[in-house]
Amino acid sequence: MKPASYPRHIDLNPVAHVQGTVKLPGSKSISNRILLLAALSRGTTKIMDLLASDDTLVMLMALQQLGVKWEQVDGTQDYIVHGVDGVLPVHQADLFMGNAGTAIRPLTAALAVIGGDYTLHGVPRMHERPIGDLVDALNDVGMRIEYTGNPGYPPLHIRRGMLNAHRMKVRGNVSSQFLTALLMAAPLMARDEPMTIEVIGELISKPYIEITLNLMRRFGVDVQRDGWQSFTVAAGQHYQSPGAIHVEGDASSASYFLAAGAIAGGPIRVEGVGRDSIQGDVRFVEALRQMGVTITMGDNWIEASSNGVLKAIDTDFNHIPDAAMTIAVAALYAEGTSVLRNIASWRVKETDRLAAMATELRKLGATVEEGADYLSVTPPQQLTPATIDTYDDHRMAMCFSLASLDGTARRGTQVRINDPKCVAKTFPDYFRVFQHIAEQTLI
Ligand SMILES: O=C(O)C1=C[C@@H](OP(=O)(O)O)[C@@H](O)[C@H](O)C1
Ligand SMILES: C=C(OP(=O)(O)O)C(=O)O
Repeated sequence: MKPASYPRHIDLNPVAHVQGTVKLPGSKSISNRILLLAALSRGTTKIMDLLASDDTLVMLMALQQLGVKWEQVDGTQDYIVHGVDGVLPVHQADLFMGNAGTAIRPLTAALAVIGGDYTLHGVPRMHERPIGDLVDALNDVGMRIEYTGNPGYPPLHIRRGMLNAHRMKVRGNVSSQFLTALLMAAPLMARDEPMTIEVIGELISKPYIEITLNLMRRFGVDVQRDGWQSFTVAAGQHYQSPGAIHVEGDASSASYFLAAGAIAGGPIRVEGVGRDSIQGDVRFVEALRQMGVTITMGDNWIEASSNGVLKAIDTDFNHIPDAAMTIAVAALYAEGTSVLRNIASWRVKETDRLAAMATELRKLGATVEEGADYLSVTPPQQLTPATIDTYDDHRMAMCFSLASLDGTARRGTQVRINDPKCVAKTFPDYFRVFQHIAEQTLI
């Protein structure tokens, strides 16, 4: 999904004011869940407004290799997926997962349970992102997954196992995607007896589990839960196509534009997420409100405008780790020191985001303290022009574009964003849209 036109770097000049309306691309988390659920279902599903991105492309291509039939409707982002009712036509495949956590984790669980001869691998960074807790949970109940590289990390080789228990345990403190993966595969393990998944220790990124449960319900599977401790899928439930299903706009992608409105005047309106959203990242607006930003919301839109100087905040961001990166850059425009807490999961994402964020914020003149699981950001009097490295991390590229905006407390600066094509992971068109709000035209 890398637009051919992406240069080696993008230079952003200081921008005095932003204003406008942005129609958001589809949610990555919802797109990849729906693709897998539609594939595993009975019946045909029409998916509307699927995200076009690297992460969704790897899921689409993997499903195709596995024999799941799908079609794109007339060059739109609508897709028709022909469900296989839990029985994959292809038993042997070598699947490229890029750097998509939302593809490799759920597919690992589903393929292990269905059984076959499958290998899953990705970009070099994918092979540094942990998957051991998920593999342990599955192998403990009779699945057969082996590491072909370093233990605990992809690549993986999946064979045919034999389910030998109806209670499984998974650790939740490294990634919530392991629990999501097991939940989505659970109906395939609960053909004759219920399957219970117990969470060991702390569970991070909890709102993503709500997305999983919500979408499973829309595909006809109910999960009984005991808080965040255990989840049970009753026996005999099958995924059933809902017919048609719409993908909401991406709430994490919304954060860049809302922060732009918060920093540089606004109003900026994003369309595609609002009060009705099932994505936890809409709670990003709570952090903006704490910073003194004016937020208004409808069922399907959110608007942000600046209300003067931003206030520094000291907040736990465990529930919104992705959108929290946007706050780290918005903190450059606050009065005083902001602290982002409980974000240790940043270390195992597209890059070590705690280290990368600290390094790049310092280039702009900020004083940054990088803790094991927190970041504190004290802005300089004036931002220093900087060349920002992006570490093949889409969110580094997107959130540092904000440093070009003029805020109330301090002016924006000249920013060079290196390797901007990494935004293709979730938002190939990001810089074009950003340019439009800077020029205050409607998208
Ligand atoms: O389930 C999901 O869709 C996601 C869960 C989060 O990961 P962790 O649970 O690893 O924090 C998030 O960072 C990621 O972008 C998407
Ligand atoms: C952590 C992210 O992605 P992934 O789904 O690959 O975990 C992200 O998009 O910020």
